[in-house]
Amino acid sequence: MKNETFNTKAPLLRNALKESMIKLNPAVMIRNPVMFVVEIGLLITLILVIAPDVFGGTTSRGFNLAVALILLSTLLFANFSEALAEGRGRAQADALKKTKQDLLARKISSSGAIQQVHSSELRKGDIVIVSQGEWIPGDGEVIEGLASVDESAITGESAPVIKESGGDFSSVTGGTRVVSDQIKIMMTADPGESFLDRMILLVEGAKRQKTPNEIALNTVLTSLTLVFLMVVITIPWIASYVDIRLEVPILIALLVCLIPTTIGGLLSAIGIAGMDRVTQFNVIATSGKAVEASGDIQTVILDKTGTITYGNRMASEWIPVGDSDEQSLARWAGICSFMDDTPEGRSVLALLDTQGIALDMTAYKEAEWIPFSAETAMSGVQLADGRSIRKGSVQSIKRWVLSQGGLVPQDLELKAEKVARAGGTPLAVAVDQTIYGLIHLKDTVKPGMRERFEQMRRLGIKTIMCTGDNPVTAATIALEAGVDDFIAECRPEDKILVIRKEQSEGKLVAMTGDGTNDAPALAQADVGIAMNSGTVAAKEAANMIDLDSDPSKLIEVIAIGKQLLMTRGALTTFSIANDIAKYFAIIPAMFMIAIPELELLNVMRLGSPQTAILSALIFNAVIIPLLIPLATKGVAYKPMSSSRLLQRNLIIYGLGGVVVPFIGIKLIDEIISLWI
Ligand SMILES: Nc1ncnc2c1ncn2[C@@H]1O[C@H](COP(=O)(O)OP(=O)(O)OP(=O)(O)O)[C@@H](O)[C@H]1O
Ligand SMILES: [K+]
Ligand SMILES: [Mg+2]
Repeated sequence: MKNETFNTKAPLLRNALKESMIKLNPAVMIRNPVMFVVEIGLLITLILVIAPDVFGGTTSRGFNLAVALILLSTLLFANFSEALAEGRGRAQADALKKTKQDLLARKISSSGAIQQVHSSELRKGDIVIVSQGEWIPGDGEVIEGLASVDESAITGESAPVIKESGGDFSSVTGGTRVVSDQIKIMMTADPGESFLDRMILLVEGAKRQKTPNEIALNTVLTSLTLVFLMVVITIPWIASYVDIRLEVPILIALLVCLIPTTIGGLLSAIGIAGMDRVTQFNVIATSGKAVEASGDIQTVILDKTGTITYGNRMASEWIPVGDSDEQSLARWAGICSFMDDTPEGRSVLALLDTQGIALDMTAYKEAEWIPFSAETAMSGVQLADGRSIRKGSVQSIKRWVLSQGGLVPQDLELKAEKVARAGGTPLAVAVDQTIYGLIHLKDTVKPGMRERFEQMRRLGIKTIMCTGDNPVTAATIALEAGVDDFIAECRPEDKILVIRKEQSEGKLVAMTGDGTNDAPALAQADVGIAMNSGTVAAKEAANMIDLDSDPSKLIEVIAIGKQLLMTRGALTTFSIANDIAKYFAIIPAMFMIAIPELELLNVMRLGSPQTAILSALIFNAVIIPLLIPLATKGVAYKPMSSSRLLQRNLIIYGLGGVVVPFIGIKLIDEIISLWI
């Protein structure tokens, strides 16, 4: 979605202006109680423009009109900030829609005949065939073949990616294009429910809901507003005891200046912009809640294969054990991998191929194939003659052989450890009671991982690698990648337990993964990021999808989340600190109008009581558009501990919030005093 057309600003601004007017509708406004109070103030002031003395007041029609116009601007500015943020999301959605057209697909009917249909007619479970140059008609899973696919329409990444049946790289997305070879795909989504459809809905903000944090802050702001409302209502009542008459438009001005209009006006823009920043980073978040949660993450769980390492584990060497030799080990490894659709299984056949070893499989037609399961950490075959062949993790093969009364060769452990110490995965191969040896599966740690985990450590985040692999391989890779902790021989349900344990200590947990066996854990985590290259199940379970399939991007997502929370906090602090200055401008002015002798109250040396009130009100309005860039881009963010960040922000935005309005109000007062 790195699409340059988003930069066409003029229509975006024009639309936002129009939206700002539409959002004045009180039925819409009431969802933002702070601004709704401003709107009621506007209505009362408008009445006072028409009939200045309905409440027996003495302020001039011109002054009332000025107050009304400033209040209207305040509302429009607040609406504008929200409309602008929403507009950006919509522009992205439009760009996505362009990639979504009705396509022609070749559907394979139950009889095996190929039939041309529109992509909109395809249903979940339908099977299509897609060849070189053709578009993939919808979301699905490759069930046969291997092809390179251009996903640039979705990811913006121009290099094609390999998609193949079995394993963790089998899911394909509608609207992407096959650039070589041919694949058979089973559809996994009905029309209108595809990944792209959901993405469009999300970025359009059609489904945007307030996050729990936003709701909580909104409650605080509403309560503050009610408190100030009470205060302002009781002031004239108290004043009347000392025979001071306070004017209604001035009380309204005071109220609007005191209630948190700055944060009230910018709150939803901050949230929308946060999600937007994640999207521009090529990560799709299914909820604003997930983005916020990422800002508070304390533990990150990663799987090893495909996340920390490249995940293209390749058989690279035969290591016979006991009395067996390389020749027979290679043969049994090949036989039991013949129907193994995983990348590991295929790499075994590929190694045989490069070594020129041909297998005659005709003898094994009647065999019963046992596919790999993460649960057993084995795969294999049951031959018709009764023999049973397995390959799998050394632990599981040892257990399997022992359970049949077999023996474990003495040199197995040592040889397996040697492979593991090099960071490889040893797969043991056994036939009935005999272990023949090991297959050395090689994998490489992705570059830059160490620096990434170091950055996370500085943020106070703990990284844990959970892998199905053996403890020695796990330790080697953990050390090389620089994670804080690792858990080996992890079954899918163990990953969930790890997450639950961290959560029970009150921590928010993020997890990245790509495999079907990661799906339950992705769902359990507070932030689950699935790799776009991963399986459909993983993507369904996660609440974020990384289109670039780069797990190290988690750190940027965390940064965006932190920035979102900080921006909201900073602007809330600023908004409330502002009140002090406005209070000093308005309260003295209010009493000076009633008792002109109180001139000494004019601490800010403002032109006149009227200009003082108008200046404070104007400042209160213009600060909203002035802060839109900060609200949408987020406050400057440097990785440091949360407490130091909080301290820093209190100084900048708390102190700034007190000082800036004094200067601003004084300046505005100087300017308008020239006219009045
Ligand atoms: N095709 C296969 N046939 C037999 N055994 C396999 C096969 N693929 C992997 N294994 C073994 O099963 C173990 C567990 O696999 P699993 O996919 O659960 O975890 P993993 O891929 O090693 O780690 P991660 O959780 O980091 O992805 C592997 O470490 C390996 O020893
Ligand atoms: K205010
Ligand atoms: Mg795996």
